Amino acid sequence: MLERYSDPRDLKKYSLHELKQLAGDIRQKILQTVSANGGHLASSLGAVELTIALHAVLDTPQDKLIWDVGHQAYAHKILTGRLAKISTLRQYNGVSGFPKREESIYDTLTVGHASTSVSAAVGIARARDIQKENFAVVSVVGDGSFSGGLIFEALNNAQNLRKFVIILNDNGMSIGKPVGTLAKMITKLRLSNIYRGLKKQTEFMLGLLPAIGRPLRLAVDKLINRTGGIIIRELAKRQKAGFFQDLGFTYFGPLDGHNISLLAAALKYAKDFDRPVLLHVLTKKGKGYTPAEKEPSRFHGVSGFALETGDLRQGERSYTGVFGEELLKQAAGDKKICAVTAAMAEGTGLSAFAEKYPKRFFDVGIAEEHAVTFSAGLAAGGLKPVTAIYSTFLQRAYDQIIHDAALQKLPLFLAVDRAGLVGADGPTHHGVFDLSFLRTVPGLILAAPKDANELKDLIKFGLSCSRLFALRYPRGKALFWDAERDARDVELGKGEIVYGQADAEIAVWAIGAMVAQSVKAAKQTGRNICVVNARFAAPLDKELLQTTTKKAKKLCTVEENSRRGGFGAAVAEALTELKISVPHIICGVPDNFVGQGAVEQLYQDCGLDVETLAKLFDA
Ligand SMILES: Cc1ncc(C[n+]2csc(CCOP(=O)(O)OP(=O)(O)O)c2C)c(N)n1
Ligand SMILES: CC(=O)[C@@H](O)[C@H](O)COP(=O)(O)O
Ligand SMILES: [Mg+2]
Repeated sequence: MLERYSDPRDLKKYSLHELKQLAGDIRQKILQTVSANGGHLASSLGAVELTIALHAVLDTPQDKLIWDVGHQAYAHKILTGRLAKISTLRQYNGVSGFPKREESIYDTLTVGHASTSVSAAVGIARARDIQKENFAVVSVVGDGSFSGGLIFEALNNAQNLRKFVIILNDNGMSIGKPVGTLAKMITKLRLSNIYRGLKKQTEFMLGLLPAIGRPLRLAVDKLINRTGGIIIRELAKRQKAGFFQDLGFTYFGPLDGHNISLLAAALKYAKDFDRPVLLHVLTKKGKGYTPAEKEPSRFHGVSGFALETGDLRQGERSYTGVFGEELLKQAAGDKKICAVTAAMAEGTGLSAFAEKYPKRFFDVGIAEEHAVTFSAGLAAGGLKPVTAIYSTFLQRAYDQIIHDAALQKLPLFLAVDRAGLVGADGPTHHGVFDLSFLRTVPGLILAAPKDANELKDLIKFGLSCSRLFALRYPRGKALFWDAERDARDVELGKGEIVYGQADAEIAVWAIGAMVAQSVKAAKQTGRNICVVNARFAAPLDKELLQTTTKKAKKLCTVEENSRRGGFGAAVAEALTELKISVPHIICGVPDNFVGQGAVEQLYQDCGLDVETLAKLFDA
């Protein structure tokens, strides 16, 4: 079916039987691609039938389809012109792992972060109405992403919208188990009486459909004409989905999210409804691939796997792993230490902590703003919260850091994981702004370790610190990790010379993973260079800056962060303040969004690879 498929208009001509065959082909293609390239497997496998039904009923791209997060959209990519290039998924210059506006007219928005789709959809629908256009707007949000506060702000502003559908794609999972009372409410809806009768209703609706072999559109039209939407309306009427109804939504569901004809019938009806509709569909994460169905969390995002056995490609020892172990160790000696995550327990290395100290562990769901303010509350209440959030997701909690933690002078420990270039996830996920946005927060101490041993030292430092402390560390392989070595003391704001002498002719100030990179580059030049591990971006070691620039003819700063406003900018400000006049080159991520691909390749694009750094130091 995939071989003869061309674009979404074809779907309207296919029979149900053909659509089911197509679903099978798409699953195989997804499995083939992700087993080789890595990617978000389980969510995409679960959304295949839903995607087919959406494109079969909607007139995309005129009708607007918006995916939340976008990690479930591989079938959408395959169906909308990217089949031929799907083998390049997540690779350098290849097909993006998320919907991306530049990539296709079918990708309404570029996404990667959770809970944005409904706000955007409300905006698009209001713009449509003002301009008297008539297309439908449909967003697809997972049950895990529904916990994000932005969703509620959007629901609160969707009143009276017509041709406006939110599909709640409920697979009973976030990356791990969804948490909180909202997840409970969704579970309750899922298990309601209606669900028990779901099978019967499905059978009844299908009984009304003509025999296999007829085009789906005819089948759906006939179904709707015959019943006048009665069944679906009945479903809506009988459902006690008070929460959504009170917000002005008509609730349909829950429907079997793997039943193409049922989904198509419901969508056909919902997309032209004169009020906002919430269509609740039930899907299975990992559908169609047994290892992923059994362990959806492990198959959420993978680096590649053996198709036959489901054996996952193993990662190397990571900073995240070292962080998780060291925190566990420190927590054994201090009962006040607790850990907070926003739906990323595994990703931030906190799973072992959660198991060992369940009462001191808090997963707040996808709710980064809440995670920070809640942690500030824990700190105000006398505990020592360590709040681990990916750099890119911490961006949305900026005001909480300023207003709810810094201004209160609360001792909060922010563990900023995935700081730097993350690789295949690309521009939505690179953590290349945190040095810029954190270093300007008054009173905040900002540090980055040069290797895994120093990560341990800085964790110890952070836990004994009575101020707001942010520790950034990258994704991927941890440098110089010595399991036996205990964490050592670190002095606040002190850097160190790691290569050469203070009176060298070229001074290189680096931070985090760029320290090792700079040492390699310095060695390559054979010049008289001094490399400093700054360790702290705030406060900076100004004394060491004075010493190392006394004789220097040139200063280079190196950071895995935007060149704008980051570590290099902090050094430039210090030079001005100290009245030091030295030519200064800021090496960092250029002022644009960096693409996807292997980190080494991206380093080259940013001029942060050893060869380019060596040339810059030498020039
Ligand atoms: C703001 C933000 N926080 C965290 C994440 C990481 N993340 C990506 S998908 C996901 C789970 C989403 O669950 P759900 O929406 O139910 O989709 P499913 O994975 O179940 O298909 C999480 C936590 C993110 N992308 N954005
Ligand atoms: C879609 C999403 O936001 C996460 O699944 C993210 O891709 C995880 O990244 P890591 O692989 O770095 O944990
Ligand atoms: Mg889910």
